[in-house]
Amino acid sequence: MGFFDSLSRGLERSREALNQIFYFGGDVTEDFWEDLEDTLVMGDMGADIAMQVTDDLRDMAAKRNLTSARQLREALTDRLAETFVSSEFDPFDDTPSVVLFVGINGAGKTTTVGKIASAAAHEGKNVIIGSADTFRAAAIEQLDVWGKRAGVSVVKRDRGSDPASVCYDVLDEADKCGSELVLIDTAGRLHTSADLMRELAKVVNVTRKRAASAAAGPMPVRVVLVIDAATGQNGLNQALEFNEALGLDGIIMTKLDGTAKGGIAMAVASKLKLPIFRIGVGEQVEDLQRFDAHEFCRALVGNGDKE
Ligand SMILES: Nc1nc2c(ncn2[C@@H]2O[C@H](COP(=O)(O)OP(=O)(O)OP(=O)(O)O)[C@@H](O)[C@H]2O)c(=O)[nH]1
Repeated sequence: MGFFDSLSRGLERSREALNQIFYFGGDVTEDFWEDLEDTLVMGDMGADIAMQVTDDLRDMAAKRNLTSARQLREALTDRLAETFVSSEFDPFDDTPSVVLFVGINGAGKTTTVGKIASAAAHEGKNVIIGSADTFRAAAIEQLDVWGKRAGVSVVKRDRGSDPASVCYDVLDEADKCGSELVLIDTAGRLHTSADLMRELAKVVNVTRKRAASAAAGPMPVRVVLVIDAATGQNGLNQALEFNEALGLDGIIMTKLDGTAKGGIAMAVASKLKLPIFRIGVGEQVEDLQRFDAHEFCRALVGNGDKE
C-alpha cells in the first residue's frame, strides 16, 4: 500500500462526514455552508478555524462563480493546507539530534520512539534509545522489544529511578558509541499536574546541559509532544500546557486511524504555530509517516470518489 493510500485509509473516519456534504450537497446553498462549518467543527478543527475556512471559501465561490459542491472540494483542500506551518528542520533527519518525547499517558510515546528508531536504523543511522519512563515498567519492556527488533541499544534504569539520570546515562552511552540520533521516552503525565510538569522541565534542562558537552560537539535537543488525535479538543489544551512548561519544537499526532476527529491536527498546529513532524496511522512499524500538509488535507477531504 502506497503512502497516500495508507494515509487515506487512516483518515477514513474523519473524511466520512465531509464526503456526505460533497456528495449529497449538490448546489451550493446557504445549507451547504452551514453543513460545511458544522462538519469542520465536529471534526475538531476548532470553531474559529472552521469559521475562517468557511468564510474564505464562501468569498472564493462568489468571486469565481463556483456553484456546485464538487467544484469546491479542491479549494477546501488548499485552504485547509494553509493552516499548517512548516519546519526548517526535521529532528530525525537532521542529525546530530537528541529528541525528548513528551505527552500524557497512553498518547503513544513509547510506540512512536520504537517506530522512529526502527526507521532510522533501517536508513543506516547510529541510533540509541533512552528509557526515561521510569514509572511504567511495561514501557521499559516495550522499548526493549522495539530495540531488539531494530538492533538499537536501549539505556534504562530500574523502575522508580530518577528519569533525569537516565538522560545523562544515554548521552554518556551515545558519546561512547558515536550515536547521532538519541531518542528519549518519558513517562506519561497529566498536563494539569504542576509537580509532574516541573519534573519534566528538569529532565529537559538536564538533557540540554549534558547534550551541550557531547563528545563530538554540542547536540541540539528537541522536545516533541505526542498527541492522541482521538482526544479531540483536549489535545489543544495539552499542547498549550506542555508548550508553556517546556517550549515545544513540534508535534507527533498518533492514532489518526481510529478517530473521526483528524481536524485536531489543524487546531493544534495553527494555534501554536508548531510543525507536525510525523503522524501515526496504526500500531505497526510502517504506520508512522512523514507529514505533508497537502497530502493530509487531500486524504481528509477525499477526491470525490465513492469509497
Ligand atoms: N491505532 C493506533 N494505535 C497506536 C498508535 N500509536 C500508538 N498506538 C497504541 O496506543 C497504545 C499506547 O501506546 P504507548 O506507546 O504505550 O503510549 P505511551 O504514551 O508510551 O503511554 P504511557 O507510557 O502510559 O504514557 C498502544 O496500544 C499502542 O499500540 C497509532 O498511530 N494508531
